[in-house]
Amino acid sequence: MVVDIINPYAVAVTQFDEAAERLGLSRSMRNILRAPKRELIVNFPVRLDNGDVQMYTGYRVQHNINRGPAKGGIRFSPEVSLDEVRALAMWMTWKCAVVDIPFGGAKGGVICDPHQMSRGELERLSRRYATEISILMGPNSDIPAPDMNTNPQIMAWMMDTYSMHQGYSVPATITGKPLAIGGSEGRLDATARGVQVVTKAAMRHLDMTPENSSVVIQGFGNVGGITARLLHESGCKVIGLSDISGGVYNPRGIDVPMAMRFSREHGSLRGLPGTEPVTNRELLELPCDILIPAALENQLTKENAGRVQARLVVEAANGPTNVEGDRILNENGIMVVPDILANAGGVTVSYFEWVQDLQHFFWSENEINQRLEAIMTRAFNAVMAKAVAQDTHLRMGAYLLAVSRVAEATELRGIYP
Ligand SMILES: NC(=O)C1=CN([C@@H]2O[C@H](COP(=O)(O)OP(=O)(O)OC[C@H]3O[C@@H](n4cnc5c(N)ncnc54)[C@H](O)[C@@H]3O)[C@@H](O)[C@H]2O)C=CC1
Ligand SMILES: O=C(O)CCC(=O)C(=O)O
Repeated sequence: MVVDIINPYAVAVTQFDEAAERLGLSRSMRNILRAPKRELIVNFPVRLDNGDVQMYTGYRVQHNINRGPAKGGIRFSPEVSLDEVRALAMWMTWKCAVVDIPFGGAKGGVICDPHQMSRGELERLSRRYATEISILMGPNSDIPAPDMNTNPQIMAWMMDTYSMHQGYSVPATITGKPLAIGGSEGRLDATARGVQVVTKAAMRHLDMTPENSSVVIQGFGNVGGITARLLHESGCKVIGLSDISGGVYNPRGIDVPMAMRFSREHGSLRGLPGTEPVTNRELLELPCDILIPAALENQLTKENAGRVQARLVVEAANGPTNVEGDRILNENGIMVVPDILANAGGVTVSYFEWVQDLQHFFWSENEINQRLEAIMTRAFNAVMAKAVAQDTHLRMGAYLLAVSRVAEATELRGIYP
């Protein structure tokens, strides 16, 4: 019986093991690269608006720091678990290596439901979590950033808290900040802009043109929403969108700017005029040319991957396809641009933000976007070349490139007994 792996950490380890096997890595090297370097679990109190004190659990995992300081976002969600954070940290290591920026991989998370919390409660939670993980944080050691349900304001509170403890401002200790306190032009759009670059590159490879391509996107937050806007601007026909409340569909095309306004005003896409409702499950199986999961892990599995109708899947989310889902998509000849390449635009502009903060010298949005496009295009071409040379799919191509870079750094630094 084929076991469908759903635990994200098990998915991440399986993906790594397959690449390590293909690269012929030694057993010692596999052991080193598989294991998370540091795992911090914190339980901390937060005073609620009604005067009660509630305990929260958070994590910060550094998977590997051989190529540079640990880097990766922070997620606030009721679904956060240690294994999820471990997987996300491992994917960050490979992601930074795929785009060849000098960072290792990390991720953090707090088990909470930010949608049920007031602004004051969220600020107290963010500040206390920053204090708890400040033993790892620092511009040379571990640099967090936004992820699901976190945003520039939360990064500002966390930077301020860290800086209070130091006695001076340390903007380079966190990225994704507002512009006024050392954020970078272009960071808010960066992940989606990177998704746009690799989507267009993959489309060229498949002889697809924007005007003849329909797109379905799951998730309408920072990544999914801006990806929808950018692909709409590129001339693609966006026919399906979704958020946590469900999906909306119009085979003739959705007016994305109108959808963004509607979602801002109503808090969700539900009831978007001119569309019919679909469930998030149905959304993934809609007839379309390009499917972009931009929400959660484990959305394409053996349960539904066989019914995906797209020619191209671009993984804007982290880990949206599990091992079995991936196998089915590959067997069906669907090109999958893997997460560690597709959504690397965010961390790439985070790298630019860090460099700018360290130098106290800031670049224009145009410069940022040009450098981002150059890095994403270079990475896409390198992954494609590796996949073609090794007669494999893009995920394996990306892993072969990334894992060999991290292994090389590890080897050069020396493996001590
Ligand atoms: N923000 C960033 O810079 C980066 C984010 N990512 C990944 O992109 C994905 C999305 O992150 P963000 O856009 O930043 O988060 P976000 O919090 O801004 O938006 C998440 C979106 O997903 C929707 N969603 C949540 N649960 C859902 C469900 N069950 N079905 C359908 N939609 C659902 C939400 O309603 C929201 O529209 C995550 O996997 C994240 O790890 C990857 C690289 C960078
Ligand atoms: O911008 C960053 O440092 C990391 C963003 C992130 O969490 C991700 O790429 O998954």
